[in-house]
Amino acid sequence: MGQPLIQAADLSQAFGDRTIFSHINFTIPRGAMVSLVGANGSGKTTLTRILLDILKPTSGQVTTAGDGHLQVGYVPQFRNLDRDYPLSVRSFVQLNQLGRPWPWHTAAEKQALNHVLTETNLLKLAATPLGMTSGGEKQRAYLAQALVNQPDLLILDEPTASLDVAVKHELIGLVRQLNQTNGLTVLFVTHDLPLAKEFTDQYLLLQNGRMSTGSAQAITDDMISD
Ligand SMILES: Nc1ncnc2c1ncn2[C@@H]1O[C@H](COP(=O)(O)OP(=O)(O)OP(=O)(O)O)[C@@H](O)[C@H]1O
Repeated sequence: MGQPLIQAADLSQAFGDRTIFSHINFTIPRGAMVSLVGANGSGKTTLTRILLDILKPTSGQVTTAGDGHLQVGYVPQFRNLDRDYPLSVRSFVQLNQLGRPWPWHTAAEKQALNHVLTETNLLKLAATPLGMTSGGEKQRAYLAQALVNQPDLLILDEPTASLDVAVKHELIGLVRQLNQTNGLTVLFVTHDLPLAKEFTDQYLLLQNGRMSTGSAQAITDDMISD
């Protein structure tokens, strides 16, 4: 595993007089696949918002490698789309790439788009309206959209909630494969401990306002029970 991609030092977050977490420290190494776990309300989304630079922490610092401008990809929780959602899978993925519509893109952009569609097994579905695809295919399209800008960090925000077991495995297995072959750094926010144990290297556990960390295999159910 590589040098730290992200280092959080002495991070605290409060809303009014309510402390969510205080003085937490953690590192996300470059090339690691890390799961962020914790009970409902423990602060996982709050911490994710800080890492996405949407929320300024009450105190403490997040330091990122390089020039500090981290490119982050984000895959949200699965929500179904209407069957008449009009964009094709290709156009949906492209939304995050260009800010201008097909076909006015360069050869390099087209190649990057095709590459990401291939990596996520979506090439055959590229012209299919996204609304007509299955739940697992929709999540792969969100994954492809997050990857098309070649992020330094991919955040998966409970992306498997409400997907069946086989589809969960397929999605996170695919992310794990990209992590191992391309060195993609991943933060997987989840309640699904069996999945986290199977597919990640280490965990970050938020509990009672504190953070602990260890190997993914060492997480136990009672560590995150409410
Ligand atoms: N902007 C805000 N103002 C006030 N309270 C907030 C705000 N954002 C989050 N909270 C509170 O902070 C606590 C942590 O919320 P957060 O959504 O980060 O938890 P979580 O671990 O992601 O929960 P879940 O697993 O249920 O998604 C909750 O009690 C929530 O109500």
